[in-house]
Amino acid sequence: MTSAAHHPRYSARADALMDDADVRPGAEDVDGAQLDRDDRAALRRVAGLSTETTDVTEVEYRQVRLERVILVGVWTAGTVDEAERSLAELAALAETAGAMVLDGVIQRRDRPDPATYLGSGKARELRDLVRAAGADTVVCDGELSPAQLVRLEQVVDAKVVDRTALILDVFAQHATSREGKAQVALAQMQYMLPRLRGWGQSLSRQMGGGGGGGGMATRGPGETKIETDRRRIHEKMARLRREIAEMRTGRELKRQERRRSSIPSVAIAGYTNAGKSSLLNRLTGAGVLVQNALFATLDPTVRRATTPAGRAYTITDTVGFVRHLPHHLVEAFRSTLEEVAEADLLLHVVDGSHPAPLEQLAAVRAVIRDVDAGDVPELVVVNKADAATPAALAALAEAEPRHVVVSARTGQGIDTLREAVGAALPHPEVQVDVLIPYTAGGLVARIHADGEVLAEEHTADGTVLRARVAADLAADLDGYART
Ligand SMILES: Nc1nc2c(ncn2[C@@H]2O[C@H](COP(=O)(O)OP(=O)(O)OP(=O)(O)O)[C@@H](O)[C@H]2O)c(=O)[nH]1
Ligand SMILES: [Mg+2]
Repeated sequence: MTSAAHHPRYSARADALMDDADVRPGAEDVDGAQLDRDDRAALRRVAGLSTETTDVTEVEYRQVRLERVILVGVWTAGTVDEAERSLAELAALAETAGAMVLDGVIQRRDRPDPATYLGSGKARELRDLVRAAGADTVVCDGELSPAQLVRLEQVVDAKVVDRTALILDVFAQHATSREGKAQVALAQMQYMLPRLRGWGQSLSRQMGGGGGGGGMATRGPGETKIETDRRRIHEKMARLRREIAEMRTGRELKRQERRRSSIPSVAIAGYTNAGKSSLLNRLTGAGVLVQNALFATLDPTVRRATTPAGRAYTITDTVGFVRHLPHHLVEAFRSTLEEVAEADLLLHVVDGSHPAPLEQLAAVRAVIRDVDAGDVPELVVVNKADAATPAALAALAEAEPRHVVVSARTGQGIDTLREAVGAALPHPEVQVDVLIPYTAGGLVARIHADGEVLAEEHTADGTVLRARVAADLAADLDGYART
């Protein structure tokens, strides 16, 4: 059933995410991003569930504070290239979480072993590898059942975390807003609940016979303690859900305000590290943190921008997506992702220099459908054109006929993108033909900002305008109609 394990190697200062530009200090500094990043690095140590943590959550939580790690994947389908890319992405995630990746192994298998994820022989090989490398944590490229985690930990005699826990950890480190933090904390608790050490009969029975090892898994607190912890976590989750619901109402109000003023909205979505924030900065000059790291952005940033014709719209940067985004996270971030569902236009940014951009497009679309944003018109923005090969760009052009090629770094294609956004925004519903006296110049400015000017002429009596505007502005213009 099993064949030889593949050992793609990752250097200690893993290069999964590095490109030369980012090695230069300050190369990616945009509008004070550096400061932002320093701030965040400083925050990192205290982030997490530090407020009111119970002992158990604390113990669980420290497990994903990764240090020297070895990555393991079970490769069930697809090509070896895909399997290795998946592990390379896991390496990038681990580094983003602050870990040092020592090695990575893949096992070919029909499906993960129900007991130990890897086959038992390979699991023992993994233990030797862990010892030889001096690793303290193993990261599995999948979501493991609570029992699998415990069993594999016993065999390899090191901490074992799965991809889901790792992504949750990265999110926890990156969330800065109150809402983002609450969303991540909720997802973490949901994940942790069935994984509290020593929980339930089945696990204690499993661990009872073994005796040896003496790892963390066997040091589970007593049943009563676990029960108390569980109840406390449930209470905390209920409180978080209430808080998130309240914050959502606040955002809903703001959104309604924007809708009333009928300013069209554009949402930027895309795979993590595709260059979404860089693009937002290019389009608006907003100083959003840009970083060669996964999930640099977790909180939606709303900015104002204008089309080349002068029409105003709002543009929102969103959390990046990744393959197999933990379901708990999608749920927790649903309210954030609703920004995408409510948008008039979706700019789907994809990294043209990535080895598998089509896979990324598909992964993002899966999440977009999951949050009911599948109906929003989509414009594919192929970014990093400066770093992409002509062949890769040609392949993307063929797969995605409706696309714009840009480089947020060099500015290439940005004007074309601005035009394309202008053309793709919904047209306001009412066409007006008005003569506005110069004394009411404010109305002219409003038509320019909120509507679409089709023709404009300055006459002795005032400004003659033919334009498309939203209903509320049309009502204000009632008295100026030309007959
Ligand atoms: N070569 C090149 N690199 C780019 C370009 N745009 C962005 N990058 C780099 O790609 C990395 C990620 O950029 P971000 O804008 O933070 O990406 P993001 O999609 O917002 O990422 P998350 O918020 O982490 O999901 C950074 O190192 C950028 O400097 C580009 O056009 N060309
Ligand atoms: Mg970002």
